[in-house]
Amino acid sequence: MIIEGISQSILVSGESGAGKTESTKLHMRYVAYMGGRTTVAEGRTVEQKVLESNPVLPASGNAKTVRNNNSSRFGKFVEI
Ligand SMILES: Nc1ncnc2c1ncn2[C@@H]1O[C@H](COP(=O)(O)OP(=O)(O)OP(=O)(O)O)[C@@H](O)[C@H]1O
Repeated sequence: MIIEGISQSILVSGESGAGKTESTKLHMRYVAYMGGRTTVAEGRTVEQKVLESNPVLPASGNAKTVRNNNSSRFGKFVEI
């Protein structure tokens, strides 16, 4: 990304309970860390703001299933 200067995509796939959500959070943390360390007025970095958005959808869109106690019952598209 840095060398080419163009946007790239990461596709995270797998069966329920494989770890897509946890893996995506690690991806987001890395990308936000590498590109978003500008301190904002209230003292929170862009990195912190991006990561703080993670619980919003699961709060209403997750459910317990036989494969995963905290299964995302929705698809997710994230653009950073
Ligand atoms: N990298 C990890 N480190 C520790 N635990 C993990 C990791 N990845 C997955 N897990 C464990 O597996 C569980 C299921 O992971 P996750 O919710 O990310 O799966 P998923 O692929 O998003 O499932 P679904 O499609 O049902 O939403 C987590 O609650 C956690 O307990």
